[in-house]
Amino acid sequence: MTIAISPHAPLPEDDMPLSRPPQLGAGTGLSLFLDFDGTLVEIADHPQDVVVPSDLPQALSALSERLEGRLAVISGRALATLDRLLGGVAIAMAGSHGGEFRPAGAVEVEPLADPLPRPVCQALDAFAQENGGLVFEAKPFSAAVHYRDRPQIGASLYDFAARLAAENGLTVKHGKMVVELSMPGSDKGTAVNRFMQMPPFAGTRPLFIGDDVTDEDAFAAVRRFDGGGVLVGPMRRTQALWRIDSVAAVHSWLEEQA
Ligand SMILES: O=P(O)(O)OC[C@H]1O[C@H](O[C@H]2O[C@H](CO)[C@@H](O)[C@H](O)[C@H]2O)[C@H](O)[C@@H](O)[C@@H]1O
Repeated sequence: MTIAISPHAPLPEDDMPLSRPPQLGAGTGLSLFLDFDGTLVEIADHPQDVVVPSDLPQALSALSERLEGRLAVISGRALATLDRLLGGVAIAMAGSHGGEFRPAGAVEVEPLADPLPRPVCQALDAFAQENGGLVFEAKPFSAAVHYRDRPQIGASLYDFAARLAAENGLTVKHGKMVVELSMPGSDKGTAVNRFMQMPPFAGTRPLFIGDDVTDEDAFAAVRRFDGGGVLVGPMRRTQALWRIDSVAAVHSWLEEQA
C-alpha cells in the first residue's frame, strides 16, 4: 500500500473518524515507534501492576529484525523499568519521556536531558506522602506522582507541580492519572528526532503508535519526517493521522506485520 502523507496536511477534527494505519510491507520504507503503557500493555491501577504478555518481548524482537532495526519503544517509563518488564530485549529504546536514549544492542544509556534537582523530587514526594494514596515514582530524568487512587487530588496536584515547574524552569506533563516533572528540552518528539538522525531510521518514514496526550509531541515529530501518528483508544483532538481501537487491536496489527 502506498501512503501519501504531508507534514502540512490538515489535522483531523476530533469527531472525524481515523482509519487503521498502513501495513509495514516490504519496500514501504517505514519505521515504527511504539509507546508502552496503554499501547503495548493495558493500563493497570498501579505502575508495578502492568501485565506484559509473555510473547510480547519475542514479538517485538522479531518485528525489529524484520524491519532491519527500524523499531523503537519510546516511553515515559525509566529504561531500567522497561528492561525489567520486557526481559532485556535488545531493541532500540528511549525512556523517561526522551530523557534516556539507547540504540538497539547498545549497553550504555545516553542521557538526552539533565536529572531533576533533588529538592524538586523531594517536594513532589512530600506532596504525595501528605496526600495519602498518591504514588511517587522517581525516574532518572523525571519524577511522577500518580493519583489514580485519589482522582479528586488531580487538580491540586497539577497546580502544585505547575508551581514547582515555574519556580525551577521545568516542564510539567499531565498523562493518564499522572503528573510528571522533567527538565525542559526532552520529550517523546525529541526522542523521535534523535532516532531519525541515525541509521537505520534516517531517511525512513516513521509511524508512532501511542495512546496518551504525552504522545502528541511524537505524533507532531513523525509528521515532520513524512510519517504519521497512530492514536490508540477513543478519538480525541490529536495530531495522529490514524487510529487503533485498543491495546488488543495494537497486538493484532503488530502480528499482521510479522
Ligand atoms: O509513555 P508510556 O509508556 O505510556 O508511559 C507513561 C507513563 O506510564 C506509567 O503510568 C501509566 O501507566 C500505569 C500502569 O498502567 C498507570 O497505573 C498510570 O495511571 C499511568 O499514568 C508509568 O508509571 C509512568 O512512569 C509513565 O510516564
